[in-house]
Amino acid sequence: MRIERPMTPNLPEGKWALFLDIDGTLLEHAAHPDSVSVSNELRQLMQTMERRLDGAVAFVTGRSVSAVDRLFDPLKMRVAGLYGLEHRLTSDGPVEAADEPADIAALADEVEAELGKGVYVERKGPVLALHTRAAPHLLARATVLVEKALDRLPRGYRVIPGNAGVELMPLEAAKGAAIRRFMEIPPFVGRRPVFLGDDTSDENGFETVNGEDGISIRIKPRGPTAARHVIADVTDAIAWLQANFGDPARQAGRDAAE
Ligand SMILES: O=P(O)(O)OC[C@H]1O[C@H](O[C@H]2O[C@H](CO)[C@@H](O)[C@H](O)[C@H]2O)[C@H](O)[C@@H](O)[C@@H]1O
Repeated sequence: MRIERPMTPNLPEGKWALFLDIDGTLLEHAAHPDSVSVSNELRQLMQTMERRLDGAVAFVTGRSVSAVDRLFDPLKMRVAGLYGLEHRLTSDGPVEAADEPADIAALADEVEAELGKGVYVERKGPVLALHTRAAPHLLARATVLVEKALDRLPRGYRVIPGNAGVELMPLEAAKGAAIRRFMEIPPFVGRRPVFLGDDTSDENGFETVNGEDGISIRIKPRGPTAARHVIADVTDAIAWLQANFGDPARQAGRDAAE
């Protein structure tokens, strides 16, 4: 389906707050969640953007904060992890985390036994991700299994399609709420939010940002989206960030070389 969206604009100078999804936005998807790696160039860009935006930069991701720290090591950023069930509101502050309901661990064991080794069951405390990239034919079965489990979980849960998989998460896990949480506190408060994401779970973040008169950008959209702008792929997303929030001297060098 062809999607008509305006080209993502270059942003005027102003007080922006930047929220970034990770997988599929800053990093190309890989065969396994642990096979991705972060380049020094991306680490450097994150540091530059944090400096230029006076700290108003946060990851808003389905990964846990500890997984994000491992990826970006030694960098520590502000993060909403597990779709906002975890927060680190300052780069060197504590991580506020949600509890894991006991049933989720039992469910993970059952699903793993039922689906076999082709499906990677990522246990993220209160969130369960079933990765079917290596066995796409098992996606429908995996989805049915977690949907059937909804009734027996102790509090409200829902199922959201992932990229080559499916995730089961508490109702309160939502990227929009995670963004609002940051927007209430310095250095984010009073700024205009920009959010880049690529997935179904990012749609809720786009809606929140649209409501705040912000800039919502979906990377590589594959269907309808609430995002008001689109970017073709990860390479273009990084280039756009570089052009708008990166080191102006490096950008001038790039422009001269083209
Ligand atoms: O919110 P995000 O930062 O986009 O994180 C979403 C999920 O990303 C990871 O899974 C996805 O990326 C993997 C690496 O490319 C890929 O192998 C997998 O198929 C994708 O679904 C991560 O493992 C999940 O925990 C995140 O929720």
